[in-house]
Amino acid sequence: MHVTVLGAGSMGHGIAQVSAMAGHDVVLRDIEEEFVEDGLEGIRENLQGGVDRDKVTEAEMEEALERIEGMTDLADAVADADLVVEAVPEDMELKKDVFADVEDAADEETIIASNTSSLSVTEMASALERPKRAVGLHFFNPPHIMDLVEIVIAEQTDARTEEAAIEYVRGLEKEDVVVRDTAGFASSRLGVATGLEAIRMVEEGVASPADIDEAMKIGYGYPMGPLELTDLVGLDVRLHIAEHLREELGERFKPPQTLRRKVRAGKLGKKSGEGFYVWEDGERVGTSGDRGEDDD
Ligand SMILES: NC(=O)c1ccc[n+]([C@@H]2O[C@H](COP(=O)([O-])OP(=O)(O)OC[C@H]3O[C@@H](n4cnc5c(N)ncnc54)[C@H](O)[C@@H]3O)[C@@H](O)[C@H]2O)c1
Repeated sequence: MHVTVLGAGSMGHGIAQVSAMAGHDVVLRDIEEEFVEDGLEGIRENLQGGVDRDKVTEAEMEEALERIEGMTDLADAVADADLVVEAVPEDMELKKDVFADVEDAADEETIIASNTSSLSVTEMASALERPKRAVGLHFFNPPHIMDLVEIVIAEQTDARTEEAAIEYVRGLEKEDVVVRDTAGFASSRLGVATGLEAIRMVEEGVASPADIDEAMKIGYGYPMGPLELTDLVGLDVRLHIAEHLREELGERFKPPQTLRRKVRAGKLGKKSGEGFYVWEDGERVGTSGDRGEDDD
């Protein structure tokens, strides 16, 4: 199959990599040559890491790299595509423009997928003349490590598109869950709900962040506690998603004041060095010293 990935950033280059490793011919497209090169370099590094850990052979790495072509021209990039996966920034107007531009340049049978983590695929599909070929393919970060892909079925998605999406995901040796196009799909909705409640518990002084996280890891078998995960995802990203879920699903997703306050203070989690924990050189070295406040 010919797979075209639009956007060579954090997610796009990973989706291109797993597609090439599954034997597809891949085009990776970004708006500037420099971004395409960075994406291709990211793939090389990931695969070399796999070779170093004996997960990937040298031959598999070389073959996968040969199957990936980078480019900046959209029409060329999608001309032969059976499947296009967009991984451009999380902005509805941009994604609708990208969907419409792909439709203008691609075959009428080409499936057009979005890797959005929170936006409505139904709304994106409304930008198409033939919206039945639209679907969400929500990969997790980083795509070459994370096994789950949520297949998001828009109002307009037809059975052929759904089946093709399932076949593609299984061909990548990933696990698929099929979800209706609703805010937060399955994963973000529950993950954010747990994260917000954990923040409220810190505010109420129920326990320290470390103890709340340990309780969920040891008591409930979570691989990572909800507060540590919030630090990894980024407090700004979590706040943005919570605001979207509050708008769509109601007050139960109201962001706690502590989350807003930390974001205003630039305490964004691991990437800024402090969130609910303190981070140094990518390692957790302590707990953030500031106190929670009551919700407004
Ligand atoms: N980062 C994550 O953890 C994560 C996880 C799951 C899903 N997502 C979703 O994946 C999508 C991409 O996120 P990301 O973190 O990879 O973003 P990113 O900012 O790392 O990469 C986006 C890339 O898209 C490029 N781009 C912008 N306009 C473009 C266009 N018209 N055509 C082609 N490329 C274009 C940018 O130059 C950039 O390289 C978003 O919808 C996001 O919500 C992100």
